[in-house]
Amino acid sequence: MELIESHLCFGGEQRRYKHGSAVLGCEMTVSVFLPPDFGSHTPVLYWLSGLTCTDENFVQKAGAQRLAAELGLAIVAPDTSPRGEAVADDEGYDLGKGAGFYVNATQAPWASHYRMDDYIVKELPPLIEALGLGSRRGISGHSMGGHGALVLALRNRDFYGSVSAFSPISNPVNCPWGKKAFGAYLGDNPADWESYDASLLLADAKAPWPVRVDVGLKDNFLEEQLRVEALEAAAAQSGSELTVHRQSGYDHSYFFVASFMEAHLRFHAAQLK
Ligand SMILES: N[C@@H](CCC(=O)N[C@@H](CS)C(=O)NCC(=O)O)C(=O)O
Repeated sequence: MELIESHLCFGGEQRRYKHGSAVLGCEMTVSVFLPPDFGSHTPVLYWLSGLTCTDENFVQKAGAQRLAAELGLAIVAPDTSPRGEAVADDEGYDLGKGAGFYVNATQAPWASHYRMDDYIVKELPPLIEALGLGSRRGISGHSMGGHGALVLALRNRDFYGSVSAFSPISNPVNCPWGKKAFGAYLGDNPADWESYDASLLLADAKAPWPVRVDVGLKDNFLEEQLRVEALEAAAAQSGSELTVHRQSGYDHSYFFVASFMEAHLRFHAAQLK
């Protein structure tokens, strides 16, 4: 990985790297916050952003660095899709570049580059841990990235030691964003979408860790797109420990994310100790 930016921040370092991704077949950028005195004892929280984001939205808007420095937590914020001239795109903001949905696409024209599942779970962690960090990993994210965090953790239960989500798309097989993206990336048969649906995965087997979710009650996407009640029903079915915090008056923005970042960082730090 080639270091392209580094800024001292609360005694830690906010870095940005670029690297060639064999999995995605393009060059990627990734932002990494390193706490002071990081080393093999330092756990790593992966943060997955939502629709229209790059690796920089979280870094600039979530306000996570002060507490991450204090807690000794590294935070990795990847980009949300493959990038570059050769990568397929769509006019809509909810498909293509900036909207990779953290799945491995099987359908043309997406399948050749859109392998965000393998990128986040297989390709990125060894590159990150080679910076001198530990292999205790948590995962969190917002909206499409909240969905990504839940799904990737539920599909890789031993790989992640903690999971949380802000405003997650909780039941994509039953919402417009999910149907559009899964139809494009995974094909027309909804049966092929099920292994990437957080609610179906959570209903199927008890989660090995407690799951924390926060949603804003003034989130415009809450009812039609997020469907957190499906996640709660799924947790009840499998006996999983899920806490959904419904935050009165908050919307879908990073102002909401920033407001509850402290609770999520403390939640992850406690479990990754
Ligand atoms: N149509 C809206 C929807 C996209 C949206 O709300 N994106 C969220 C994630 S789903 C976000 O984090 N936007 C970037 C930001 O607020 O920095 C837009 O283009 O802003």
